[in-house]
Amino acid sequence: MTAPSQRRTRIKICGLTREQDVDAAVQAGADAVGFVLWERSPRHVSLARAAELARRLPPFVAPTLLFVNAPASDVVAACERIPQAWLQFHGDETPEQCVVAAAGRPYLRAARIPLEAGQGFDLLTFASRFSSAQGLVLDAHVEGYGGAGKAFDWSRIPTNVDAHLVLSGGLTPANVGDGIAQLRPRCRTLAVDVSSGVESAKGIKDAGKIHRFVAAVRAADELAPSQS
Ligand SMILES: O=C(O)c1ccccc1NCC(=O)[C@H](O)[C@H](O)COP(=O)(O)O
Repeated sequence: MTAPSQRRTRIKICGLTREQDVDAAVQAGADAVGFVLWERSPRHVSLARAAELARRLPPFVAPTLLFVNAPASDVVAACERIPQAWLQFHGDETPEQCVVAAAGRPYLRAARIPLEAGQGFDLLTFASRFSSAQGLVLDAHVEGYGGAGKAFDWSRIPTNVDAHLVLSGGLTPANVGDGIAQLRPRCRTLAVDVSSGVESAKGIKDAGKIHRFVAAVRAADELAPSQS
């Protein structure tokens, strides 16, 4: 018999830029929200703006700061400004760079999975290299590093990845249930992360889509068998 807590998929809504979208994510029941600090993203927010938006969050909803190849000094400065933040490294950072920049904080590392099979990405090796990460965000390998709304083939995720996994890349209210059903039996803990699939335009979230996404995750939690 599965304990209910084992079935609860954590949810992060990423790429927020507006107060009403932060509020919609919280009201829908998201566990975390993401702010993209990479200047080349269409969803980029300044650190000051991220701090302003993060102040709206109630206890136990985690702000997550997303970096792409940022200098460690920028990450440290961001943590001083938003001390409750989680860190997500979504570029080409090495394990050593992540550890130095995170300076003892838990961090997530994006694993950018090729859209086509046979392109030489080994998730088991990647997980072993990034054993210092709190979790791996499984995203599609796309130009521009992420947030492209593209899904990779979830059936290629091996069953024995020694890491907490966050499924992302091209998730929508329509497909997230299938993603959870495929991944949950194969991994230790599952969370999901969405940006494009709950937007009306880049950086502009749609409250209805956020609510439908969260409802679809909760429906899948009721159906999916336990990973244990
Ligand atoms: O959102 C961006 O513009 C972005 C830019 C550079 C690296 C990562 C980026 N976003 C990542 C995310 O928003 C999520 O963590 C996630 O991968 C979901 O993306 P999506 O496929 O749009 O749902």
